[in-house]
This record gives sequence, C-alpha cells and structure tokens, in this order.
Amino acid sequence: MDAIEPTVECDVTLDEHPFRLEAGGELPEVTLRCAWYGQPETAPGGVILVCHALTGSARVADWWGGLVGPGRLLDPAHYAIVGINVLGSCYGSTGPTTPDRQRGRPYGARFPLVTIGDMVRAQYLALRQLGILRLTAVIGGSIGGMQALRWATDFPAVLDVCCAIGATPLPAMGLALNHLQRQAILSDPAWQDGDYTTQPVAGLALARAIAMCSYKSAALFDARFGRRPDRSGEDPRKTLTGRYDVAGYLDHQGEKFVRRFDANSYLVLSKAMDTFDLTDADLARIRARIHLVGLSSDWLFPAAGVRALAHRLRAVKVAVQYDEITTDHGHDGFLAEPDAVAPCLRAALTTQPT
Ligand SMILES: CC(=O)SCCNC(=O)CCNC(=O)[C@H](O)C(C)(C)COP(=O)(O)OP(=O)(O)OC[C@H]1O[C@@H](n2cnc3c(N)ncnc32)[C@H](O)[C@@H]1OP(=O)(O)O
Ligand SMILES: N[C@@H](CCO)C(=O)O
Repeated sequence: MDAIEPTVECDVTLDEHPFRLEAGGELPEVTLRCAWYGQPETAPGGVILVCHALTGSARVADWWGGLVGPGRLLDPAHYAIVGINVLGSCYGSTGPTTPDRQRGRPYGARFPLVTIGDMVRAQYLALRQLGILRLTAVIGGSIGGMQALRWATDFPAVLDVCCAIGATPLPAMGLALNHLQRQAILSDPAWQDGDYTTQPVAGLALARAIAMCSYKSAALFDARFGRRPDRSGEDPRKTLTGRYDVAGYLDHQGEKFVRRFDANSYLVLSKAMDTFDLTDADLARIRARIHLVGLSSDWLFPAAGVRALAHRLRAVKVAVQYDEITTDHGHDGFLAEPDAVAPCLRAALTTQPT
C-alpha cells in the first residue's frame, strides 16, 4: 500500500528563544518539521496530532500508511492529521545534526538533554503559532505514546482524547537495554566524542540490532527464523562468523539503520525515553479521555505495565479505557498490525470510557 503524501510540510521556528529545557540546558532556537494531511481550517473532525516513535518522522503516512489516508480510519477528508518531528531527531527538527551557530558546525554530542516534556512543549508552541489551540486527539505508540500522555498531563485543556499504545515509563529491563545501546555507540572509536564526520556505523548498527530484539517477540523470531542458517546458506556451526538467520536479519536491520539515522540523535532520543515518568500528581491533572492499549507480546513495555497504568489513572478519577491487542509482533505491533490498532483508535475517538 503506497503511503499518501502530506498535504503540506512546513518548518515552524518557535517564537520562544532561548528554548529552556527541563534538564537545565537551553537552545537558542528551535525549529520543528511538521507534516499535515488534510486542512485544519475545514476538517469536520478537527485536528489530530499523531506522535511518532523513536526513529519515525513527521510523515505519519510513511509509517502508519494502513491508518492514514482516504477511506482509512484517519481520513484527511475528515480529520486534519499532523505529525511533528520531535526535538532532537534528525528528520527536519532541531537536533544534534543542526549547526550550532556559535561553533559553526553541528551540535553533535553538545546537544543538550531533552525530555519528552520538552518535545511536547515545543509541539504545543509550534501548533499555537500555527493557530491550532484545540486538538481532537493526541495519539502515539511507544515514545509517541509517552508524548500523548505528556500532552494530557501538561496541556490538559487542549485535547479531548489521548491514546497511547505500548507506552508507560520504561521498566528496568528497557533502561538496561537502552544503556547497552548507548554504550555500543559511545564505545565505537568512530564516535569521536560525538564530533564525527562519518557515522560510528559499527556502534549504531549494534545499537539498532539490540533494539530490534526488544521490539520483537520470541515467538515471532522462532516462527520467522527458527534455527535456520542465514540467507547465504553457510552452515553457522562450521565457522565463528557463520550466522543463523536471525543474526543475518539483525545485521541487515543495523546496516539499513545507519543509512537513515544519526547516532547522536539516537543517544538523545533514547535518553529522553529513559527519563519519561509519571507521578500521581501528573496523572491527576488529566482532563482528556485516556485510551491505553497494551500489546500482548511486548516485553519492552509489557501489557501488564500498561494495564497497571490504567489502574493508577482510575485511582485518581481519570476516565480511562484499556484494550489489549493480541499479537506476536511484540512492541512493534503498533506499527506492524494496523488492522488491529484501527479498532482501538476508533473506540478512542468515538466512545466514552466506563
Ligand atoms: C525515513 C523515515 O521517514 S522514518 C519512518 C519509517 N520508519 C519508522 O517509522 C521506524 C519504525 N518502523 C519499523 O520499526 C519497521 O519498519 C516495522 C516495525 C514497521 C517493520 O519492521 P520489520 O520487522 O523490520 O520488517 P520486516 O521484518 O519485514 O523486515 C524488513 C527487512 O528485513 C529484511 N529481512 C527479513 N528477513 C530477513 C532475513 N531472514 N535475513 C536478512 N534480512 C531479512 C527484509 O529483506 C527487509 O529488508 P529491506 O527493508 O531492506 O527491504
Ligand atoms: N520500531 C520503532 C519502535 C521504537 O519505539 C522505531 O524504530 O521507532
């Protein structure tokens, strides 16, 4: 299925400068890349912000093509759908690849730490500058879901519905895996303290390969790869470097990733994912209807943790509905199973929770 093109793509440079960050740093200027599908002025269903995950982009239809397009759940004839590339990413918004004017070269590792809260505040300011003061919904999976929840806690008067799929504060196993991924990048000599001109490909590819394991389930890997040799057919039992099929897949994913993502951005976004947290006081500020979705085989953000978050929300009298998608796709189920995600989003957009 071909992804539809955005109606408009635009860059918004925030009026607020410097932009102060929760962790204490600041950026002299922040620009965010936005992609619109549909017309905010005329859309009968209003504006829906769809927040992307760790390595996605503002171009929502590129990674959620099954959900965004004519005749699909998020139909640009009904809703104006906007994606905004997060602060710190490398797909058009201010991030480590942006030139630091003081030094005349990219920020690199000097890019300050950002939080999910900073990303969301920047999105809020960008939308306000575009004249968008009200959102029908904020939707996202993984760190896109973290953003949706942060919108609900930090800008409670702006949105009617928040739908977060496979998103909670990251449990300890996820913190561990993110640490290993960052260590893989930092320990690559090509990283050069973040001042590389050529990507630290070995470290970044290894980071992505580790991450891919956390995004998939054991059942999926067994079904897809079993104990077969990799596509070369070389017997992995005969040489040290011979690979099983799953290893060939992970290496391929790593090789592909270094061609599309920046290592310093990866470090910044993975740290933002780690630091996301929700206190009961945060939850008590929420006014939107919350729809949480767990993914049955997700071991990075286990469904039990998503269900527990729903209980915490109910305890502070927030209207919440919990759904669970049965899938073997693990955490990546929110990307790989659009037909299963669609009814959850439809329910979030149309029904009152009990
Ligand atoms: C540039 C931007 O705009 S970023 C936006 C797009 N990206 C994102 O949003 C990131 C999120 N996306 C993802 O994480 C993934 O693309 C998903 C979840 C949607 C799909 O994940 P995957 O599980 O990797 O898909 P899949 O298993 O089909 O793997 C596809 C690749 O693995 C390769 N592969 C599959 N099996 C094997 C194997 N046994 N050995 C080696 N390679 C293999 C395929 O050939 C394919 O390669 P290609 O992409 O070079 O054509
Ligand atoms: N596979 C997704 C999930 C991470 O949350 C990504 O790369 O963005």
